[in-house]
Amino acid sequence: MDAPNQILTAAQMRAGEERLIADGTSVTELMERAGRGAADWVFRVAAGRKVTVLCGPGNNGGDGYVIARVLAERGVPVEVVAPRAPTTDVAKEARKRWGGEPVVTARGAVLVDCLFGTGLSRPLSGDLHRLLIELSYAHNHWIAVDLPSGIDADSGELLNDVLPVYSLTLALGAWKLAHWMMPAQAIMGDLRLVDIGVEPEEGAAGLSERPTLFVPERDAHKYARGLLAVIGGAMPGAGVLASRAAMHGGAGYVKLYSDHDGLPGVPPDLVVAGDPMPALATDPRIAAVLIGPGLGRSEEARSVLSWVLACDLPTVCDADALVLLEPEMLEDRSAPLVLTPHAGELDAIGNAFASSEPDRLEQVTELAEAIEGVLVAKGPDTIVAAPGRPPVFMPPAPSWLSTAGTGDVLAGLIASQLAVGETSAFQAAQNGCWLHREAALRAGPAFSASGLVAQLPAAYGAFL
Ligand SMILES: NC(=O)C1=CN([C@@H]2O[C@H](COP(=O)(O)OP(=O)(O)OC[C@H]3O[C@@H](n4cnc5c(N)ncnc54)[C@H](O)[C@@H]3O)[C@@H](O)[C@H]2O)[C@@H](O)CC1
Ligand SMILES: Nc1ncnc2c1ncn2[C@@H]1O[C@H](COP(=O)(O)OP(=O)(O)O)[C@@H](O)[C@H]1O
Ligand SMILES: [K+]
Repeated sequence: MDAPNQILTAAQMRAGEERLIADGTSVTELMERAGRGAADWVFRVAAGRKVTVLCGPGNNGGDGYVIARVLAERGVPVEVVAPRAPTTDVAKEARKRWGGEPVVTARGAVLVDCLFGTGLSRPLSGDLHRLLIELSYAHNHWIAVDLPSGIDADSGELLNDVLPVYSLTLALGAWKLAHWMMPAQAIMGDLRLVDIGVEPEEGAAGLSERPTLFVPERDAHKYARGLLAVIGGAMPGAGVLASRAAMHGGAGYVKLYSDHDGLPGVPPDLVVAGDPMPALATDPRIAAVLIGPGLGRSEEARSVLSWVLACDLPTVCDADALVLLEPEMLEDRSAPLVLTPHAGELDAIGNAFASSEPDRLEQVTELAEAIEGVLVAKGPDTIVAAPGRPPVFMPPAPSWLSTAGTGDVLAGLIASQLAVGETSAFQAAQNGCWLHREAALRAGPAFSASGLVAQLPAAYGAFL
């Protein structure tokens, strides 16, 4: 993972900093780099208006004194509120170099929160919490340095119930997990990274990189681009929706297997066939299978799932298939597998595979190992995990996606990318998520799942 894309735990961040220090960079120099880098952003946001820097007792507060000094040198009116004296040597030194006198409270245009960063280990005490909220009301722009104060850097939990919502968060040296994990992600505002020279950390999680998608070869034909089999079920609409999405997700041919009379909303260019069993068992042109959307949870659905998985084709399991899944069904498989659970379905998989890990990222990583496949843990902070490699976070997508049927669209897209067969299943899953997000960005507010599908060709175009 490139350094600018890596996402670190607080401990990994400390290790990265310690390596820089061992290689001869002083802590003071690191704080100077962090403070100066952050001050550049604050300077631009302030545009000459009054800035208040709230400094805490640790090194996050130390960064704040550097920011205050640099802004003052550049002619910006700046005041410092410091409810606790600095406790670390570097922060004491930074305060000395700033050389000013803190005030008890302040008003202004821009509040710079340097109360706590990665060192916060418990909720803000009553006085500090009140001060932070009071200062947030007394300013119109809110910048968090490294992290908003009051959140846990590793879990993204809010340690205090009410916290300000920031307009900008400046991550120092590297992203921390909380920058990309809910609920903290929702209060970050825009995110910018300040480089202080931290190197890539072995095994660190990362941000998914924007992909370039496949264009059919000059001599391509529909089978060469990948034939995707979508297995229908008791609720046929979901399979149709997933198929319609898959038709715009890269695959050359999408076939929906359903014996339902009068399928709703089938476009003329979607091929519908009856029993999938003969084809899956014998047709070598089938490049991938999608099962789950609208499958139902009956005994019959369970045996169809079991049979489809036993065919050992590259497979995406979504929705009902995730609830019906049992470890034995995966035992003899070697073909790529992608599971796309939302939070409730992730719990069901956790139960089936006896994983009680409470931390979401740990659980997703553990389950990817257990299923020996790719896990796409969907939601406002989607994580994609695969065995033997660090997980990646997808960039936040519009919350308008929280509407029925968008999960079917995502499953169709991932399955389509899997059928194309140009990348690993891990990358196919990320490609599907990128397409899904891009279509949502283009669909505007209050779209339906069909509205999302309508944006897919243009969304695909954004990755060529
Ligand atoms: N260590 C380094 O080399 C660098 C650190 N930097 C900054 O340093 C920050 C981390 O600094 P620290 O480890 O000093 O931690 P913080 O400044 O985040 O917290 C300071 C200390 O406060 C105490 N504390 C924790 N929770 C508290 C609470 N609720 N109420 C009162 N006190 C509490 C803890 O002892 C903690 O270590 C980073 O987020 C970043 O801003 C940057 O300057 C870059 C270089
Ligand atoms: N608040 C949100 N912000 C961003 N994306 C969301 C949000 N809520 C849901 N999504 C996305 O929308 C999709 C919903 O999928 P799912 O819950 O399976 O819905 P359905 O079963 O109705 O199709 C997932 O891709 C999920 O990541
Ligand atoms: K902070």
